[in-house]
Amino acid sequence: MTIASSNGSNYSQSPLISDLAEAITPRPDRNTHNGKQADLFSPKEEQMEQMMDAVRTLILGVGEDPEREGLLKTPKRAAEAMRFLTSGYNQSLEELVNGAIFDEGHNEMVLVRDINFFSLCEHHMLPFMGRAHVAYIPNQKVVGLSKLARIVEMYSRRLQVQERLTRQIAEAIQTILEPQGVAVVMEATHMCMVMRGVQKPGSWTVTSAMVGVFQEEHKTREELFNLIRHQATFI
Ligand SMILES: Nc1nc2c(ncn2[C@@H]2O[C@H](COP(=O)(O)OP(=O)(O)OP(=O)(O)O)[C@@H](O)[C@H]2O)c(=O)[nH]1
Ligand SMILES: [Zn+2]
Repeated sequence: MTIASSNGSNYSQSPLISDLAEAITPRPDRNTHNGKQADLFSPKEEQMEQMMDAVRTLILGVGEDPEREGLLKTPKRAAEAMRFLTSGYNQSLEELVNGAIFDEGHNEMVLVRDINFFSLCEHHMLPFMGRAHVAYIPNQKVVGLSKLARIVEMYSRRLQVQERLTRQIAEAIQTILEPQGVAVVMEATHMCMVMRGVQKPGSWTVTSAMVGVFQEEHKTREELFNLIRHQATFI
């Protein structure tokens, strides 16, 4: 058995096959290389201008003056921030895994616990954030541990609902490893339920996606939940 915990933060359903073609295929409109813009007049640049115009409209909409000194650079900053927060659309599973799959003959549970994530809810475009616990039982093959956290990151950096995010992570691991089982549990707090709307700070939403033995065997699920609850005392 392997357990990894990605950090010490305090942020206190079914066979899955969909969206995989999209995940595996890099976006054709990608035009950056090593993080640098390849073409100043590319469609990406036009999109950036449009996003900045949209932010100016929002500023006007809240009754502010986009020409006020403190707000002059805000459209650019906000557009860049939104680009970063949705950068998961520009990644592919294949690139992300980068061949880091190893034939170890290991068949015991692997769990990476407490992976922090930040996402945007697709209904309000407000953040939801928390931690993800990702487990699988290999079928000989294992994947580099960091890749599990990278998969969480890729799907989080999109407009999401928590249930779909949870499922997509499980599907991705199922696709790359074909393991005996995959389990993803996510705990998150949604700013659309905290800062506005029903205004319930302290509320946490827990979602899970179980595949293979995790779905079929109660004992395996129990073992997983014990490991997630267990606070490591050796670090
Ligand atoms: N299932 C699910 N619902 C979410 C998620 N993020 C936000 N929501 C919900 O999406 C719903 C949108 O409901 P609407 O009635 O269309 O929008 P609203 O008037 O802003 O709703 P309130 O948030 O209740 O004020 C709300 O109930 C949100 O809590 C998510 O990840 N999963
Ligand atoms: Zn929301």
